[in-house]
Amino acid sequence: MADFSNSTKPADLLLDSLGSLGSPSLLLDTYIPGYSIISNVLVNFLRLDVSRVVPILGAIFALSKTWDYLYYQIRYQILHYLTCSILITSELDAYYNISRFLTDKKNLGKRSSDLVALSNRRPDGTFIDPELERAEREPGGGRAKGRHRRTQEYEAQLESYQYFWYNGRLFIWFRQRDNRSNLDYHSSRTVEAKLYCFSANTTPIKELIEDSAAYQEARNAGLTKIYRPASAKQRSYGDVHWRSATGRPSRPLGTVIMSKEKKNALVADIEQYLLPATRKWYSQRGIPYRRGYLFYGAPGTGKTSLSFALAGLLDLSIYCVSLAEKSMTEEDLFELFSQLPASCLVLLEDIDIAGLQKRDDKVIREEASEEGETPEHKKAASDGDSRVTLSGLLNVIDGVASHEGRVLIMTTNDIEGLDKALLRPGRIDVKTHFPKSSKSDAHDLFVQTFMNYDGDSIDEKQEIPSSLKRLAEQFSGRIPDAKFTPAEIQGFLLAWKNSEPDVAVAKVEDWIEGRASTEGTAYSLTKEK
Ligand SMILES: Nc1ncnc2c1ncn2[C@@H]1O[C@H](COP(=O)(O)OP(=O)(O)OP(=O)(O)O)[C@@H](O)[C@H]1O
Repeated sequence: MADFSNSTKPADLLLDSLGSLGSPSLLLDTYIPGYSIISNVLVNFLRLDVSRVVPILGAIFALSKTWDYLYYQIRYQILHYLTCSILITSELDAYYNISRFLTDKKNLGKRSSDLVALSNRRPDGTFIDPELERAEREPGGGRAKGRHRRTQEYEAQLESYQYFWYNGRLFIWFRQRDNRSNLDYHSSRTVEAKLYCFSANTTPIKELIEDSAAYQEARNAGLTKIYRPASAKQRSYGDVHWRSATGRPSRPLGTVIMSKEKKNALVADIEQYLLPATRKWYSQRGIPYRRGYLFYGAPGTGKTSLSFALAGLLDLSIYCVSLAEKSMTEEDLFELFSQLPASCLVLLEDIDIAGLQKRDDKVIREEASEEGETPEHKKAASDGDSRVTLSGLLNVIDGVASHEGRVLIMTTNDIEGLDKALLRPGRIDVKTHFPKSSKSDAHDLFVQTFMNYDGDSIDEKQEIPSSLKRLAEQFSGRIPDAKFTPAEIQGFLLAWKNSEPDVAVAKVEDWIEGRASTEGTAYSLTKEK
């Protein structure tokens, strides 16, 4: 029988060879003060010879480093020589299209073992609710009553390689922090992604990009895509761009209550302007191809609502920017306008707040000349609301940054305060007044609130039951003409939307009385003492 008791084990051999290089404990004592004392204590009390363990740990460490290096090198060489790639930064729609496509079609967000929970807030602060969005998309979609839990969405963490097959080819999706940007690590705008494909050219990647765009387009059917400027913080870092929020269900034009002639004339004018023949007509005559609309009226009369409805009707994305936002500078505005796509609807809100009101012009001019400033800068500063001057805004509207082919809608609550330079044709071609509600508007708002429409959206052709018609007449008969805005009347009606319509009719007089004492406040369900 063979005796193995004296045979040399591989570990002993390794230790012997390492030992021959010099005493490990002497060496380690240099780097770890007190090493020999600890080692002696462990040997005496636990019978554990540290000098044998340390070299093994060292060898494991060296092996893992070598493996890491080889793995990195092999991956680099494979990616370099066997794949083609396209770099896509998160400022581009393509980035969102692909992310969505891969999450939905390839389940990438679920497959990875290192996930990050996605924020369910849109850039505009509203919540993304995938379940609600799905319900809104499905005909007759709705959800069960009661408390509803939002579905949490996930995606793979940055700097992980995600592999998937598409059209018979192997692809890799890799995202990392965009090193050009100084923004927060988790900011969704700081990412650059690389899409690799094992192929001889980039055609399969371009096909995937196009397929994901088509997929997104189909998902967005019936939705209006809304863009808003990047946050003040991002802009202060020089990262000035439009942020896209997920599309919102397009607002049917019929839901905006206003004079039908006015609404139809506006729609016809914009549709005419967007015709290819009109573009040609402008270009033949050397006239800049653009058209500006001014919506003016009290707050809550439907200026923003109509702009969104028009964007939905004309299938245009809407780019919203408000001059009331104090951090918005002229440079930001100029940069944002220069990034507008060829065809879109731009909603420039609250232009009266932009330091453009002429009411104190004389005083401002005098003060400015005393202090050696330009009147416009002095004026913007004096209003304390905006850093955009009149000349800055005019430059944006018709200067280098103006984009031909877009529909520009400006809104204001104070047309009297606007400078004539801004109101001239070429800058503002069509002015539309949004008055407070007439009796007829109040009637329509009442019907809209209490009518049970068949299908998903309001159908103006649907017959109104005679009982509802009668109640709407009683209601509108009690509403004084041009006293309340549609938003105010809607606010009152919403409080009673789950009751019978006659309750709203019964309560309206109290409400009107109450309005006299609580001007400008929200409607209260209970009588305030
Ligand atoms: N003409 C209208 N028809 C239907 N709803 C309206 C109308 N006007 C206002 N509303 C309702 O009132 C709310 C506020 O409307 P909206 O934001 O369009 O007003 P606005 O004129 O743009 O106000 P602001 O000047 O403050 O921006 C919305 O919920 C909208 O549905």
